[in-house]
This record gives sequence, structure tokens and C-alpha cells, in this order.
Amino acid sequence: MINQLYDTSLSLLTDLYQLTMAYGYWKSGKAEQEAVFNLYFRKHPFQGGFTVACGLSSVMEYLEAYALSEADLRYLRSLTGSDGQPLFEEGFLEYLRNLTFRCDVEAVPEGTVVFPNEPLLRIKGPILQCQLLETPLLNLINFQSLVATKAARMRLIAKEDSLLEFGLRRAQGPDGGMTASRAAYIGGFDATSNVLAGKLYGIPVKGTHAHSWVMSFDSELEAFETYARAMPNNVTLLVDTYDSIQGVKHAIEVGRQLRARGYELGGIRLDSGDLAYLSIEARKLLDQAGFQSTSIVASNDLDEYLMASLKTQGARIGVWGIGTKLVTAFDQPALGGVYKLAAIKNPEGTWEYKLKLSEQAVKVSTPGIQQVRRFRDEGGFVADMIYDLETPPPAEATIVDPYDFTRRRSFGTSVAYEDLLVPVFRAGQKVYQLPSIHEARRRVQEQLALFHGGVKRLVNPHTYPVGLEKQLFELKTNLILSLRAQK
Ligand SMILES: Nc1ncnc2c1ncn2[C@@H]1O[C@H](COP(=O)(O)OP(=O)(O)OP(=O)(O)O)[C@@H](O)[C@H]1O
Ligand SMILES: O=P(O)(O)OC[C@H]1O[C@H](OP(=O)(O)OP(=O)(O)O)[C@H](O)[C@@H]1O
Ligand SMILES: O=C(O)c1cccnc1
Ligand SMILES: [Mg+2]
Repeated sequence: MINQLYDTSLSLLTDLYQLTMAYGYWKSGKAEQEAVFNLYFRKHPFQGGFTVACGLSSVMEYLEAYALSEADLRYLRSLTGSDGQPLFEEGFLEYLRNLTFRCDVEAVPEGTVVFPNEPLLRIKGPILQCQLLETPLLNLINFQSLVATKAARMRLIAKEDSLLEFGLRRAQGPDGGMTASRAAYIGGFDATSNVLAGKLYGIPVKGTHAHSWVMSFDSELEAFETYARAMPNNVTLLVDTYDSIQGVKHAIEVGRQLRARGYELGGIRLDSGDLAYLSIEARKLLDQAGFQSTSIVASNDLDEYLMASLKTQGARIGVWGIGTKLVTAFDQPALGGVYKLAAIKNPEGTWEYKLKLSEQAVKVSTPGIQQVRRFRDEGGFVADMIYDLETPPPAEATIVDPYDFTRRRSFGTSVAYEDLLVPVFRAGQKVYQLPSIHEARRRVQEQLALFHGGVKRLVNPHTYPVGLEKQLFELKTNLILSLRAQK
């Protein structure tokens, strides 16, 4: 996806320190040592109770195209250290020239609902390659998951209403706008105003008109009539340029003219004032005039909280146009996804598990070749278990709350489950048929429907149980104890 926007290799879309470490691995003969890294986050965005994984499509595109170009190598050759000498020696640049992506990648499908500490992506391969990919993988997953989550929160409030993404003008640059449009659609929006996103990703495009259209005529009525004549099959009129109620009356007049010519007034849009009061009044006027199927679009700095408030006020809004607060993820502009080394293969060919210590328990990473198992009963999803593939769970699996080891739950053999991570690349070759953007969008709703309402609350949501499989919990505890003893 991003490759389509830039006429350059994106293989240097990484932090310099990844390359300095790569150089170090190469110099010390560790470049090919096999390692496992997990990509996960520690806390849901927006103080919410769930997160929607998004961005795998971009990750796959990025990895498939991964190769340093001659221009990339020339640039790296030009970098110097504090003594003015080249940072990287020729042999390393030659190694990079011949580098082809050879890792195994597992990932949760786009649109999967995920929770703190669960790997969204696991990568296994030569440590040098895994290391170089840390930054681009986080860049591609963090923002898209953030926006998809924000969109999904809005969808939960909107219920059956239509959601239009209007954010391009406020987005963080062209790529921010494009990725936000895609992620918003996956998260549950119905359409975007972003025409390039429509063209490249197949998202439906929709739109109304701006105040400038009305202002460019001598009267609002003339502006509406001219617009309706120009494209009678796509008429949504912005009624608030001068006086919203008068605007609705003008729109009704144009609606009658359209009907006489065999067309229907699609909608009116309110973009200022008290959206609850105005939408209720507009609905009355439209209904009384026989325009029951004309929709009322609202826009103006909306977010999920304002939407919820407007709904409780009885607003008669059927279509929500949302820009700034969605595409900038206004109240939390970044998802804190991280990428941590979880295991490394020692020369004897066995895995050595790795863990990052921290004074804060939530920041201690989890070792292992991790998979996530999601258990469900007739009512929906009940709990997730993070387990280690090298020590698979017994038939009756027990999960332990990583922050309170006294809290445990067991799942018998009859409990249904799904393992979330699926193979995406094997030795650098794509082995996954990426679902379409429409399927990813459907997956979000199918998944969300199976979670308890409390998890989906906007404020003070219920914490969905995610535990470590008992053997993994014990392994982690022992590793922490032995690392602390070494200090
Ligand atoms: N009934 C309502 N309850 C809560 N918030 C509302 C309601 N109606 C509108 N809002 C929100 O209140 C804010 C009003 O914005 P603002 O104070 O800029 O006024 P405005 O209506 O945009 O005025 P202007 O005429 O200058 O465009 C917007 O974010 C809007 O979505
Ligand atoms: O409010 P957002 O959620 O970002 O949605 C997009 C906004 O963009 C347009 O106007 P713009 O903000 O450019 O001008 P205005 O505020 O003067 O209407 C539109 O009328 C919406 O209000
Ligand atoms: O089509 C619209 O109404 C629209 C598009 C972008 C931004 N604001 C509104
Ligand atoms: Mg505005």
C-alpha cells in the first residue's frame, strides 16, 4: 500500500540503530543466528477495553518488496562516524546487497480483536533481519491498529447508522490520510471522502458539498437548485451556511423539484449549531413534507463521545461525517506497540528464552515462541491464553493472570477455541492469501459481536481475561528470578 505512494525503495524506512546493531551482528558473526521477536502492545488505546489489529496488508507488501537498492547502499556508504571514517565497511554493504528476506512470519488476521501482551505478529529468522524490521513493522501496525480501533468504537455507538470518513484534510500528511482511510474502513466505516483511497483500496467514496458552493451564489436556494440540476442522482445539501432551519426548507423545495423530475433528495447535512435540536427539527420538517427517506448527515468535530451524547439527546442523525478526531486518533495519537526479542537459538540448536526486566511488572516482556488461543462458549469469547509452542498446553489447559498468580482458570477438552496467529511467510515466501479489505472489515464486526458488552464500553470497560498458559507463566517467573539473582 505505502509502496504505491512512494517511488523509492522503502527498505531504509528504519531507525539508524537497527543498522548499527545489524552491523554489530555481522561483525561479530551473529548475523545468521536464529531469533524470535514478538510485536505486541501493553495497554489499549483511548482507555478502551479492546483493540483492532490492522496493517498486515502493508506489512506483507513491505516484506515482499524488501531489498536494498543501489541508491540505498550508496547512501549507507556515505555515512560516517565521529572520526570522519565510514560507519559501515564494504563487506557489510555487500552483505546487505545480497540480503533477501528469509524469515518466518505469523500474524493475527487484519480485523482481529486483540488484547495487551498478545503477539499481533511473530517473526523468526536470522537476528540481523528480524532486527532491521523492528521499526517498519511497528510503524505499519501501530497507526493502522490505532485508527481501526477508533473507528470500531464509533461503529459501536453508530449501530446501524452510516459512517463517513472525512479526515483527509486534517490527516498527518498524505500517507497518514491514506492509511487512516483504509484503517477506518476496516474498523467499520462505510465510505470515505478520500478519492485516492477509493481508487487504490476499493473503499466506497461518498460526499456532499461545502459552504463555498452555497456562498458562491446569490442565494442558498439558487445554489441548491444548481447543484441538484448538475447531478440529480447524488444530492445531499449542506443547509447550515446561513440558517439551518431555513436551509432545510430550501432543501425541501429542491426535493420537490427533484421528485417532479423522477429523482429523490438524498440527504441534508448539518455542520454547526445544536446537532440534536436541529436534527430533530429537520426530521420533522422533512417527514411532514413527505421526505421520510431523506437522510440527515451531521458533521462538526464529532467523536464517539459526542455521538453517544447526541444519541441520548434523541438526535435524528442517520449519517455521521467524521474527520479530525478519527484520522488523527485525537485523544491518543499513538498506540504503544513494541517489538521484543523472545528467544534465540544457541549453537547447540536449542532455544534460549529471553526476557527484558523492568521495575514495572507490565513492562517485563514474555519469552517464548508464542501463540494465542481464544476460548469460547455458547455465549461468546471467554478468555485468551498466551502459550509457548515449545511447551504446548496439556489437554486441560490452565491460564494464570500474569499480574496476580492466584487468579487462574482451567479449560477442559470440550471447550472450543481458535488459535489466532496464522502463518504468513515461510522462509521469506508468502504462504497466506490476504483476505480482502471487505473481509477484514466483516471480521471486526464478527469478532466484536462475540465479546461481552462490558469489554466494549467506552468508559471504564471490563478487562477481558488474558492469561499465560501455566508452563509459560512458570518459565517466565523462573527466568525473572534467575536474571534478578545474576544482577
Ligand atoms: N447537542 C449537542 N450536544 C453536545 N455537543 C454538541 C451538540 N451539538 C453540537 N455539538 C458539538 O459541539 C461543538 C460545537 O462547536 P462550536 O462551538 O465550534 O460551534 P459551531 O456550531 O461549530 O459554530 P459555528 O457556527 O461557528 O460553526 C461541536 O464539536 C459539535 O459537534
Ligand atoms: O469536523 P471534522 O470531524 O474534522 O469533519 C470534517 C469537517 O471538514 C469540513 O469542514 P471544515 O472543518 O474544513 O470547516 P468548518 O469547520 O468551517 O466547517 C466539514 O464540513 C466537516 O465539518
Ligand atoms: O463530503 C463532505 O461533506 C465532506 C468531505 C470532506 C470533509 N468534510 C465534508
Ligand atoms: Mg471544522
